[in-house]
Amino acid sequence: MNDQIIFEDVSKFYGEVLGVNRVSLTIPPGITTLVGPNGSGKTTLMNLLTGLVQPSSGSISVMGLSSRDANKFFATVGYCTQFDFFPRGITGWQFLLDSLMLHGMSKLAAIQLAEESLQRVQLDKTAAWRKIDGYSKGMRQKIRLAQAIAHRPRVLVLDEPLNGLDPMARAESMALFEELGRQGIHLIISSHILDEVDRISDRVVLITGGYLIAEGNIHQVRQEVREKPMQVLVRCDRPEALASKMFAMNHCVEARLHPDGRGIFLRTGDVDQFYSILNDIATEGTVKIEAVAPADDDAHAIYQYLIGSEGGTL
Ligand SMILES: Nc1ncnc2c1ncn2[C@@H]1O[C@H](COP(=O)(O)OP(=O)(O)OP(=O)(O)O)[C@@H](O)[C@H]1O
Repeated sequence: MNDQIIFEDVSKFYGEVLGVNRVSLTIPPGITTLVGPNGSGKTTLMNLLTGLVQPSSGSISVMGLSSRDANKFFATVGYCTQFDFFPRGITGWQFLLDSLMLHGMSKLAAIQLAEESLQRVQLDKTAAWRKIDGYSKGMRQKIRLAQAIAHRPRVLVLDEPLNGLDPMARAESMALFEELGRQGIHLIISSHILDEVDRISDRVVLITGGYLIAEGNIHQVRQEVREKPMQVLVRCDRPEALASKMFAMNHCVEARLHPDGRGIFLRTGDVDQFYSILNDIATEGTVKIEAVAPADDDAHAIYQYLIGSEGGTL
């Protein structure tokens, strides 16, 4: 069975306004995070993927289905949009049952699936029986997530699911995403919380101004920008001495002392040469080197490299 999501040369224009332009992308199962500043086209990509909007040109195939095949799409995809809106006065339980019955389930099947999804998002049943109007932000997120996964979709799309959650609710959500990713579904998340992105994602898709600028495993993406200066943290006993040696050999373009004084961040344009010289210095023994690690092998740094800015609200 086809288990890929494939965008082929997809563009979406809203009248004159560009949503996304000429995106070609293949998404295998696992967790994929869309990263980009406000207005970069993440929601447009998600709306295209879930069949909510149709491409102006190009084609999209989700597990072998065309986005024009609305009924099958509806069954295959779960979508949690960024809109925190519920019918007034509805309970969490009723919200789940109604949406399952919209999928054509019998009441009995809907009850079973609703119970299962409540367990998966760890929302207890007494809370589900209460009106959503009285829920906390975290509980509202949970019930929306429960609704999106209740019909057991193979593709789950979550627009900014961590937005506004307190640290506890965020950690719980992340654990759930990891669990869903392990179960082999396609989980596509957009997030501004970049320090968390690389921890849970199998791959990232970087998008700006409607253009896809890089995609892949976060380390592969880092590789793509390898020619750009890279920052390395060297833990050692004499950071200043190390920096002056590195500058003297022309393999360092910037140095910044670690706040605790027991290490230095060095930026280099030639990582291989840099490591080779560092080895020589370690062997010499004039500086005692304790640890060396890339200091910016994360999405935020990569993003800055790629688009040369902080990227709006990132
Ligand atoms: N329905 C619409 N009508 C007109 N323009 C739209 C519409 N939806 C999105 N756009 C425009 O398309 C571009 C991409 O927007 P999109 O919402 O996809 O970005 P985003 O990355 O999800 O942003 P955000 O993080 O703010 O939600 C923006 O210029 C936006 O103004």
